[in-house]
Order: sequence, then structure tokens, then C-alpha cells
Amino acid sequence: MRYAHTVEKVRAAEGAQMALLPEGTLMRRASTGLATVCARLLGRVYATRVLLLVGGGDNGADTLYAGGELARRGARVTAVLAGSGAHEAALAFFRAAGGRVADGAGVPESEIDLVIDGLVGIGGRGALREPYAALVRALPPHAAVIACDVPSGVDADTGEVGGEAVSADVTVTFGTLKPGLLVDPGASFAGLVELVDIGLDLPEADVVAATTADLRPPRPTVESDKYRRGVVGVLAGGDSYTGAAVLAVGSALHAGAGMVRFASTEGVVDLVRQRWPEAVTTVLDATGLDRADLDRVGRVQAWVAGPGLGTDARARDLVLAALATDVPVLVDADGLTVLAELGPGALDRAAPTVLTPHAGELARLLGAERSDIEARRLHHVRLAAETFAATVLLKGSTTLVATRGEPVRANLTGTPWLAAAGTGDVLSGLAGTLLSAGMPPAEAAATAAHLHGLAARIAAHPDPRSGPNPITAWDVLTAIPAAFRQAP
Ligand SMILES: NC(=O)C1=CN([C@@H]2O[C@H](COP(=O)(O)OP(=O)(O)OC[C@H]3O[C@@H](n4cnc5c(N)ncnc54)[C@H](O)[C@@H]3O)[C@@H](O)[C@H]2O)[C@@H](O)CC1
Ligand SMILES: Nc1ncnc2c1ncn2[C@@H]1O[C@H](COP(=O)(O)OP(=O)(O)O)[C@@H](O)[C@H]1O
Ligand SMILES: [K+]
Repeated sequence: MRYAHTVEKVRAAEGAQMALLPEGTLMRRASTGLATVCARLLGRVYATRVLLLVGGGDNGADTLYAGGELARRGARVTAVLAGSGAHEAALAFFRAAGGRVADGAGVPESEIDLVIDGLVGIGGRGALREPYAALVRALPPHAAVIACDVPSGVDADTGEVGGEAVSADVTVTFGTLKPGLLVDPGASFAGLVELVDIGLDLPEADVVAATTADLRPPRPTVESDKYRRGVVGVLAGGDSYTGAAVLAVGSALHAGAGMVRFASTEGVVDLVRQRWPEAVTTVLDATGLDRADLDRVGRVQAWVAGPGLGTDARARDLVLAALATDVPVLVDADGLTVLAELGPGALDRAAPTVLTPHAGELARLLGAERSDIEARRLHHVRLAAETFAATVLLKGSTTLVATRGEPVRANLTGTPWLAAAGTGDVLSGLAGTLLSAGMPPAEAAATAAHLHGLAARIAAHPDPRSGPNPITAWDVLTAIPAAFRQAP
């Protein structure tokens, strides 16, 4: 598991440690860790050309110490001092080690093998100001970049990027990850995140990200039968969209449901039955549906309501009927549009509810602008979890899962190839199956996002010796069993 803590918690933990240790100990631990990663990336340190971007705070100081260590090993290290002043002791160490300070305040013209970004770290506030922003713009496009603690321009607490930001290949972060390294847009600037342990004693994390080794997907035991493994009910498809129903049902089946019950209008039921004879189907009336109709479908341990359902009165009745049951309900796609009209009061129920919006759907649910959701994903996913008293899974390049009172879970698997129509329907079927198996809602949602991302990668990269290929939602669905094989 990877853990991320807010700046406030990091500063408190640092303060507690600094009171116990000789001055400068934490900074030397941090900068030695940074230098080690830089040396590893360079391969051979001697005679390499390293450029330091040095801000006026301790982030710049870490960078000067790390640059000094590289200079001692024979690297040609040049520092651009961008702040109004630099950390005196760090600068003295850097010079004594053979480091050179650039004459001007701009990026030198010479060839560079590695840039170390030490403009701002956890002390950064708001968009990068000049001259920092101009330096970032002037960075040579092909040099490798290592960010010290946080890519400058990325808000460490939120991942928000208000202007120019350093795009790093690797971010070497100290003590714990920062939420902004796991949440987009910040996460996409961070590259690979390497953690350097500086011995902090930290409280509960604010954002966590599971590794595949942390996954605990449900597995059948000798006592299992199809009912005990979990029966998932799918309410999907309508006059306009039938594919969503086929994908959601297929995904639920591939994710190991004991049984999938599917209910819809006659035409959609026919299609699903032809494609998935394993599903148990029920034809529902075209109008006037309520809880009693769902009882007729049969007992389930979780409902998935929404993919391709449409947004008319019938769709509304079906969503309300599912919410009137006493089992977990996952609302997705058109179901979310219906829910946006009904308002948070519709989720006043005892059993858990999981909402799986993309940014546009969340914008409708919260009455916000889509661009604002994208810019402030962590804020909005938490706000939605509070407002709707539900587990909210916000889809996107880094998917986030929020539940009131728990750390936000960020998903690091996946690939941009997933941005294809229908992959969301696959995610909802998968998450619904995990819910029906009895997983707690946030864990079910986060595990589903993780497996979904793994399945997409498996489908997009079938051969590690060659490049990726485009994928369809169908490819993701059929790779779900292979994704399960990667979990312990
Ligand atoms: N406190 C400690 O003991 C440790 C701190 N460490 C380092 O210290 C860093 C934090 O240092 P600081 O608290 O000095 O803060 P930073 O060095 O991250 O940033 C503060 C400086 O950046 C400027 N600044 C802030 N926002 C800006 C913006 N938008 N545009 C331009 N300039 C801006 C400020 O005026 C100030 O000069 C960490 O990120 C980490 O690198 C590490 O050495 C580990 C130990
Ligand atoms: N840039 C991206 N990188 C990785 N995953 C992405 C990206 N964009 C979208 N996704 C994922 O692709 C899926 C798309 O789902 P969704 O938007 O609901 O599509 P649809 O409704 O067509 O099925 C989600 O799982 C989402 O997290
Ligand atoms: K930095």
C-alpha cells in the first residue's frame, strides 16, 4: 500500500522528529536519498551534466545538497539560483563539493543529462510565480527530470496545477507520499514516485493507493455455492442502448459472480440471453415499475442500476426501486443522470450506495462545471461522498474512491487506452460483483478499479516485447480473469 499525507501532517511529523535529532539530520537523509535515485537514473555519474533549479526554501536546499553529492562523484553540476536567496549552508556545501553556480538566472544553453527540480516542495502555494515559471518553460524537452519531493507547480495537498508545472520522469518524495502525487492532474506530472524514508512517525493517511499485492478479491471456498458467492442483479439497457447491458452482465460474469440476474425490456433481455446464456433473465414491463417488480426478479446481494438505462420515467422508477431494497446498490451512467434530478434525498437508505461517475456525470450531480471537477478532483470526490452519503468512485486517468471518514483511495493501474466507449459499463459490472460478494463498498469500488485497470493493461500490452495496441471494452471484459490471476 502507498500512503500519502497532507502537508500539515508532514510538517507536524517533521517537527516532532527534528526536536529529537541533531539539526539538519532530516534534510541530509532526504538529500542523500535524492542523490541516490539521481545516480541510479544516470547510471554512470562521472562527467554527466546535471542542472539544478534551486528555489529559496528548503526544497532548494535539499537539491543543493544532492547536487553536491553528485559533484563529489564527478558530475558537472550547475545550479540556477532562482529564489531571492539560497540556503547558506547548503550552498556552501555545494560549492565546496565542486558545484558551479550559473552566471545568469536563466537555463544555460549547454547540453544537460539530468535536471533536478528544487524550485518549491511542500511550501509551494498557488501557481508558480516568475521567475520560476519561466525557468520551467525553458527546460530542454529531452533532458530527464527528477523532482525533489513534489514537482514544482503541483499542489502537494490536492494535485491541483494552477499554471506552469515541472513534468518529471521521477519524483523523489520524503517521509511519505503527498496526495498531489496520486491525484490528477498532479499525478501525471510526477512520473514514477520514489519514496525516501526519513524516519517520520505519521498518523492516518489522507490518500492511499493499493498495489496489486494488497488486493484481496473474493475467492470461493469449499463451502461456497452460487448464492453464497454473491448474486448480482443488473438493471441496464433500454430502447437506445443495448450494448451497455451486454457489457455489464458479461463483466459481472467474468468477475466471478455466483449468479447474474438481469432484468430489462424484452428486446434487451433477448440480446443478453443470446450472448450470455449463464445470466438469469426477467422481462420487465415498460412502465409502472416498483420494488415488487424487483422482488419478482429474485433475491440478489447487490444491484447495478444504470448502464444504458435511458433517463425517462421508466429509468427513474427502476433506479428508485433498486434504492428501495435493503442491499448495496451501485448507480452508474444514466442512473446517475436520473439521480442528479432526484437529488441526494433519494439515497437516504440503510444499505450502502456506490456511485461511479466520470467528471461530466459528477458535474451534473454536484451542479458544478466539468472543468472544475477535473481541476479539483480530490475536493469534488470528497464533496460528493459527503453530499450523497455514498461511496463515490470518480473515473478518469487516476480514479479516486471516497467514502466519508475514510482515506481517499487512488487507483494507479489503467492506461489511457481505457478511454473508450463501454469500458465504464465493464467497471460497473465488475464492482457490482465484488459488492454482491460482501466486500465493503469502498474496498469493492477500489478493487474493481484496480482490476479493471490491470485488465486494460493486459489487453493493451499482450506482448512485453512490442508496443501497446488499441483495446475495446470487450477486450477489457475478457481480460478480467487474467487480472484476477495477478492478485494474490
Ligand atoms: N522541514 C524539514 O525538516 C524537511 C524539509 N524537507 C524539504 O523542505 C521542503 C519544504 O521547504 P520549505 O518549507 O522551505 O518550502 P519550499 O522550499 O517548498 O517552498 C518555499 C519557498 O518557495 C516560495 N514559493 C512558494 N510558493 C511559490 C510559488 N507559487 N511560486 C514561486 N515561489 C513560491 C516561497 O516564497 C519560499 O521561498 C520539502 O518539500 C522538502 O524538500 C526535507 O529536507 C525533509 C526535511
Ligand atoms: N486518460 C485515461 N487514462 C486511464 N483511464 C481512463 C482515462 N480516461 C478514462 N479512463 C477510464 O476509462 C473508463 C471510461 O468509463 P466511462 O467514461 O464511464 O465510459 P463509458 O460510459 O463509455 O463506458 C473509466 O474506467 C475511466 O477511469
Ligand atoms: K520540487
